[in-house]
Amino acid sequence: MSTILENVNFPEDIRGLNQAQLTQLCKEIRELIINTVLQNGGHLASNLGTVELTLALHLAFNTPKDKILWDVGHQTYTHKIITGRKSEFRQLRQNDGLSGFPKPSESVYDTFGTGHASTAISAALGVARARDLRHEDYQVVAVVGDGALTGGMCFEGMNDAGHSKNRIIIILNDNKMSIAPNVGALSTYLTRLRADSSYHRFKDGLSGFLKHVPLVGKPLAKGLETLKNSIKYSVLPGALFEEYGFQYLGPVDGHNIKELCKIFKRAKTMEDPVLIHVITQKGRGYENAELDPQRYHGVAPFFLEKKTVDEEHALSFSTAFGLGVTRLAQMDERIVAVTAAMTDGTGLRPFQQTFPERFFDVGIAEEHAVTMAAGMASQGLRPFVAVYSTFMQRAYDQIIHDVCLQKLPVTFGIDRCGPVGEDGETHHGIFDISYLRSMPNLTIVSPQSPAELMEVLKLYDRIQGPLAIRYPKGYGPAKAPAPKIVPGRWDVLREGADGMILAVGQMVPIALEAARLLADDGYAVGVCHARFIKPLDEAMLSRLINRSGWIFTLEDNVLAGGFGSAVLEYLEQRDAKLHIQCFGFPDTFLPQMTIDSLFDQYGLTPEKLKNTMEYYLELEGKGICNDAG
Ligand SMILES: Cc1ncc(C[n+]2csc(CCOP(=O)(O)OP(=O)(O)O)c2C)c(N)n1
Ligand SMILES: CC(=O)[C@@H](O)[C@H](O)COP(=O)(O)O
Ligand SMILES: [Mg+2]
Repeated sequence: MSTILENVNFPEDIRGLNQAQLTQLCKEIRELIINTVLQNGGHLASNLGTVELTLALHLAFNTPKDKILWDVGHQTYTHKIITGRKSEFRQLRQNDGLSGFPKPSESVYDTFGTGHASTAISAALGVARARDLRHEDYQVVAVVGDGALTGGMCFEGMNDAGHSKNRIIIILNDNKMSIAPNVGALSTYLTRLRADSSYHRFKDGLSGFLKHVPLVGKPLAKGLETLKNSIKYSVLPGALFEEYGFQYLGPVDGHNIKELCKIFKRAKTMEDPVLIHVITQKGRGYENAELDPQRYHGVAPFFLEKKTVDEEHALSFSTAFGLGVTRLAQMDERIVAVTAAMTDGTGLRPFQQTFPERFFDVGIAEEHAVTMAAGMASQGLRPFVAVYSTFMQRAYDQIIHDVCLQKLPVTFGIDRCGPVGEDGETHHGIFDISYLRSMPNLTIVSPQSPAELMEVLKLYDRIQGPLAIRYPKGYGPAKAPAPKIVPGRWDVLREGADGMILAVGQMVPIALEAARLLADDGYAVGVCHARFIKPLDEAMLSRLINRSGWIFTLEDNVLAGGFGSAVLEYLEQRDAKLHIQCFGFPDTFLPQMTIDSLFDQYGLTPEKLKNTMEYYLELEGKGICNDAG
């Protein structure tokens, strides 16, 4: 049976469809999204909520000449399907397949690359300014979720745009949800705007009607505008945005294509920046996701969900972090926990349930999270701030200026370190060692298992000053012998006369396996768990300098500025003549693929490491590297 979607490949294919056909098309698009995401994993609920909105955007605007910029970009599946990528959609988030986020290299319809939140308004203003400087004529539209709008950059962008009056249109996609229910004063404000919609419709209707009454109509409509200004603080919906210099339109039902097109066409005629408040339902059209949009925000491929968990992989690092901090908080009432809209992802839900008054979800505001925690620490509290490695990039200055410089006792849970898989290049946490290592006063620890993470957390009260604990996306044994952790000291886990692998965090088990394989081939290579990335265990390093054999460093970070660099800097200062080789990720953005495939592709599996290390060990055997590595 032929379907509507079969004949839709580009926006022009939907422009001639009638209402019934559009409704049917939405249904078919939802089926394709659901089937693909359950198979491949992805952001289900957000995409199901934006099907009609996306069609209306491509109906009302002349894309790709008119430019749409998506905030976060995790809600762009319909956009991809109707902009020439339908046949590749089944490879969504797969190795070499479509990205789950907008990518200009993928399509001219993707104006701007994203993955992190709250960038669309600033980027849209940049695009609009480029247009205006070149005297070109097209529309620029930023689509921003209510969650993303909690990020400070949005207000920096609105502040600039509302003042300069460059023509941009912001679509506020309000579904009351970030990943979890949205939080904060802004969210409360949006709820009030939704409730006030009847007043707004009345005002719009009356104004429109009066304009058509001969002679008296226009002056009266103008009078209504003046009245609007005088009463706006008490009743006018959208006053906040209007004060920022935007015309506020809406709220409008984001699942009614006809209404959406009407309001978009009206916005196109306006000279000022416009914000259109669109109400959508996250998870729309898939009952499970409608009932529990939080669970269906991002889903794993269904076959992974069904996989039974064995003892070896029973606990995720994030869960261990959350449980560990909750346990510590039971004994120390100074402990508070902070998240930037990632309560579940960072494992902090048990903390929030146990200590609601000591738990702070600040919205998608990593910079604020860090400085706010610094303020708490300055008054004697002991904040634990859990943020993904990739999102913490935003708070670089706040960690330096507000925490490290003042040596405040803030503990950072840097989650999702190393490759994260199918979210791809915007999300891999491969830069944190490099950006954290340069900060004075900061101690950086990388536990090798969830069980060890729980132990490492206790350092919060033993180390003077800030502490960053970095750990990966993944699982490990729930129970393991608790290692004795001495601040600043590394552990030799295996001895070996031919060389020593200095490994950090999740690379330790990989190093142990590589060493075992090397032993099978007759090489005795040891493994040292370099638990403290900063400060380095200099006592251990000076012992190693005095032995023969290779030093291999192994990390889940880029090599540039990483752990291996730190070891090289140390050795260089001591003029040590050693054979040293560093293993980690090269100077590139890693593509999207499973974590295992990424380790494999970059030669970081036990088997591949064994082969490369063997090559170096053989060089030494042949006397090729007598003086230096
Ligand atoms: C800087 C940053 N912090 C956190 C995230 C993780 N994150 C991705 S989507 C999302 C919620 C976004 O909510 P909203 O913008 O309302 O979109 P919705 O999913 O509701 O459509 C969060 C917190 C991110 N992508 N970027
Ligand atoms: C779009 C986004 O940034 C988040 O939804 C992210 O995909 C979450 O990652 P995890 O699934 O690892 O929590
Ligand atoms: Mg939302």
